[in-house]
Amino acid sequence: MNSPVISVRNLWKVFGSGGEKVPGNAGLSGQSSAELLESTGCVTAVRNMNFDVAKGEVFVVMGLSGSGKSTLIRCLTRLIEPTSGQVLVDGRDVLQAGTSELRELRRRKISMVFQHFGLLPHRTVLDNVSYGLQIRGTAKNERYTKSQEIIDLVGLTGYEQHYPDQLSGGMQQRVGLGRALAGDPDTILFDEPFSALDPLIRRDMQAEVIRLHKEMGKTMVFVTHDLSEALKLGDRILIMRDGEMVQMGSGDQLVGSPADSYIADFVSEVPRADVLTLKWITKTVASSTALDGPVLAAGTLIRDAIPVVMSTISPVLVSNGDGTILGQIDRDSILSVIHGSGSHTSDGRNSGHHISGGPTSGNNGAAFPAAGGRDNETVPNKEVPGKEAAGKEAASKEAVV
Ligand SMILES: Nc1ncnc2c1ncn2[C@@H]1O[C@H](COP(=O)(O)OP(=O)(O)OP(=O)(O)O)[C@@H](O)[C@H]1O
Repeated sequence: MNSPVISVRNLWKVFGSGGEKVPGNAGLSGQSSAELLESTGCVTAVRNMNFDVAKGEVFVVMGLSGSGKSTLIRCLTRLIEPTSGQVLVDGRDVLQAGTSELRELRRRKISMVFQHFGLLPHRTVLDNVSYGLQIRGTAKNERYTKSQEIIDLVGLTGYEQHYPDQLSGGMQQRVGLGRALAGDPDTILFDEPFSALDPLIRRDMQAEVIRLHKEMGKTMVFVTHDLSEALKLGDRILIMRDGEMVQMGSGDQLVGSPADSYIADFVSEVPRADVLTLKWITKTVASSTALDGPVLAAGTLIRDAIPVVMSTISPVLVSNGDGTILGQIDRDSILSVIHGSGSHTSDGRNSGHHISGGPTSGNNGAAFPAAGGRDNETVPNKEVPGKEAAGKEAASKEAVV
């Protein structure tokens, strides 16, 4: 992994009176969230979270409503004050930062795009985009020149003098994106930015984020409850449940090797041939296999290999980047993915979702011991109830930075 720009260590957010006593008290922190709610009235929104976000990565946090995603992402810049732990940004602990350091962090290093856009209604598109530069003290000419570039970049050329209520939802979110980009931050946090948009606009905006990421290479932390959005955007995905990390890994790791039945159910609708690559189904080359047949790269999506495999009766060889033959696949290996046969989650349930012999199981002569060197961390699950808990504190979710 590239050097981390954000490192989260032992992070807790416990809402409610006396919540600060929970992390450091073994008797309390050992309780499940349900028990804690019952015994103290506190809501454990983020529980002992640990992860790194690499420079240039798109890191997705996903989970069902109430799992703690928004709280977690807001703790990163202390829009919500964490209860305990560390959030290191470029090695500096945000929890130790004073007011001015925090202000600088939010203005220059980390911007946020909100679900409800967070635009200033009485300002034009140009003034909304340039707002961050204005409060930073950038001269008018310079901030308008810079903002115009950003407006062009996010596809709003010609709308500079429009007001937010004259724009569609998708366009308003482009303004939100423009505003986040204008200050040229290292990292952008997205809190369910597209969930209020209709599906077609949403797809456009996802493509826009992918394009901007390619062009600008910003680090992005993206919250969503939509698995297909997570798979589309995320280099890695952290799945939360009831404040805890259940699994963290690349999309293919979650789909090919779900940590438990919860994740398996989560990913059960994903067309696996669209997500998994050949490395998940590669087997050792049989002595009877002809070595002059077709060869496909291990990183090929199974979906894309189907026409080649179906066009020949002999096995197809699989090679790595330098041309070394790693193994073979055949029609049966493809069919096993499509039909979801032979499979166990790591909690032992036969789910039909784990690819037998895939990178983490290595139990059927598969040629790959590990998937692409990426993290795939899991933590044990606990049964805890949902979010029908204590009323929310007054913390505004749309705090304007
Ligand atoms: N200010 C607050 N005071 C008390 N409890 C809160 C507060 N904010 C959030 N919670 C609780 O913390 C838990 C996590 O909420 P959070 O909003 O972070 O979840 P989420 O995964 O972002 O959900 P959604 O997708 O619905 O926004 C929930 O049980 C929620 O009720």
